[in-house]
Amino acid sequence: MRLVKLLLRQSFGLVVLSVLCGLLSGAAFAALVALLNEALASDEGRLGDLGVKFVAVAALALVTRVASQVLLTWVRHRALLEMRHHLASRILAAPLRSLEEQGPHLVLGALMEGVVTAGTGLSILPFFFTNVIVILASLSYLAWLSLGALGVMLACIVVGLVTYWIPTIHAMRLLEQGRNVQDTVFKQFQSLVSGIKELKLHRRRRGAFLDEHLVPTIEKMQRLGVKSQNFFTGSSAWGLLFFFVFLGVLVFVYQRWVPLDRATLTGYALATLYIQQPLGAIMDMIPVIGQGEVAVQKIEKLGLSLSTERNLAPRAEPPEAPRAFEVIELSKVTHTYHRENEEGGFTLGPIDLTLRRGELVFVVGGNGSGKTTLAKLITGLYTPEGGEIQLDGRPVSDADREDYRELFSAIFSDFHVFDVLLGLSPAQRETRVKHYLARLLLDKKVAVVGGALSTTALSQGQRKRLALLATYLEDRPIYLFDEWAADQDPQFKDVFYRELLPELRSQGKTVVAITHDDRYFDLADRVVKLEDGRLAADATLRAGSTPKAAAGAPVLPPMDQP
Ligand SMILES: Nc1ncnc2c1ncn2[C@@H]1O[C@H](COP(=O)(O)OP(=O)(O)OP(=O)(O)O)[C@@H](O)[C@H]1O
Repeated sequence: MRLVKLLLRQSFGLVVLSVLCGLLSGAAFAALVALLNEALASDEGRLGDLGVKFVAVAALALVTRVASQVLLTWVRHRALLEMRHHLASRILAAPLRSLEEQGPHLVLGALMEGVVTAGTGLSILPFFFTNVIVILASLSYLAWLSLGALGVMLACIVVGLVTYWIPTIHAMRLLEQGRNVQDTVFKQFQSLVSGIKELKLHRRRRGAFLDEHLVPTIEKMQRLGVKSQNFFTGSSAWGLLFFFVFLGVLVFVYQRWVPLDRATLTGYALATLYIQQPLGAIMDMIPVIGQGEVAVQKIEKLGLSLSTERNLAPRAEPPEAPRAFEVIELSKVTHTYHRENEEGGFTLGPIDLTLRRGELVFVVGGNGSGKTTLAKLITGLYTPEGGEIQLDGRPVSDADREDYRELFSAIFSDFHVFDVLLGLSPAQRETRVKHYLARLLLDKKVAVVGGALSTTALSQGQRKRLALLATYLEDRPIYLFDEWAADQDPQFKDVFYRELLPELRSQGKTVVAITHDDRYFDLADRVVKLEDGRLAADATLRAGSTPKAAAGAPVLPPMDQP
């Protein structure tokens, strides 16, 4: 069981301690039953003695039960904290492509709902074991009272367990189906939030979204939830009833052949009824543990283990200054988006491309020609499926891909602006931020207070300028912009192409800009053109830049031609 392994790996010491406390508490409660039974059968002279013992054992039962519960609460909260931390680390360490394939709804679902469900299942596991031990202790007491009667009880338990497990297994399957439907619900909630404008503007679309998509899925999830819970409830009631069946068999049938004395019978009745409480708890816990198990399985299916190895912590001392470089060479690099329907797939490459220090390279091409995919390969966000990337003559391996990515500052079209300037020293922030805010015409809109941006609630074009500010502060050797100027007004577009990009180049930076703005193409050192995932042209436009022409690729047409 994955949940048990996870629990033992995560908080072994605490679990052992809480099981011990639970065990002591269970033994103390069982001893209370035995003491009561003894008191009922003994004469008045022993009652005082037994009373003192009763109070002492009751105090022990109370203290150990509270201790076990407190430890369980601690285990639960620690489990949640560690799982969230490690899952976030795993997400950061997972290949971008595999996260894209899963979709954000599954990743978010795992972080929010999955972790809570797994954590709840995890935290009650020690309690589950404690109750199992209490039941075993009670059974030992019953064995001491009468072995023959215990044999009858065990036979009843075997029948009870078999008849209990058949519906329980079915209920677990329903739970799993319910979790799968829940993923679809998450996806639809995501569409609800991201598509709120489109839904608000169109009554029929809104109605269809709600009535034909969201509500049927929620109803399906609800049906599966109710059905599985009903199976659990039914099998749990059956499991509990079985102890009465046993008592009935003992009193009305077994006794006829093997007569038992009154003390043994009372002991059996008391202990059997006492067992109902831990047994009831176990029955209630099984669905919760089942849900936890399903959640862990789902998270692991995402390729994101919940195990809490500590090897994912970020390096304590990341290199302060990014490395310099002279040349990056892509040779025969390919990437394919695999689809279930193979005909719909897309392959970029094989691409041969060289980027040198201090070059301003424009990447152009029609929609869907593969520019963004190429950018993700160049920056190391995607690992090439075929071919290799060389940095200053050395192939970039999996081991140094992380360091390789540190060479780049990039703004993709689905960029994100963090409201805190992360990963920059106060000196880097304070001395340069004001300058760049003014340069990007944002100083009247945004200020930096204690390392945080005063606002990110800006227009799309302004938010892109903020993203540019962050890349300036990073001061990396290579800048990659994916249609950065698309949302800028004509004046600032001009500033971007005619001032900012040449300035970066004059500082020795390499700039790769994906663009459709053909009026500025002549400003680039080189223009690289993609068509259907292939390099169609790699043209040098300015002296001093010496790229290799792509094998067999035609030179770009003059810039005034479409
Ligand atoms: N996450 C993805 N999963 C599957 N296929 C994808 C994915 N991203 C892109 N594609 C496919 O890869 C092809 C190239 O996409 P890419 O985004 O690289 O093109 P692009 O040249 O940047 O386009 P645009 O100019 O529209 O931004 C597209 O035809 C698209 O169908």
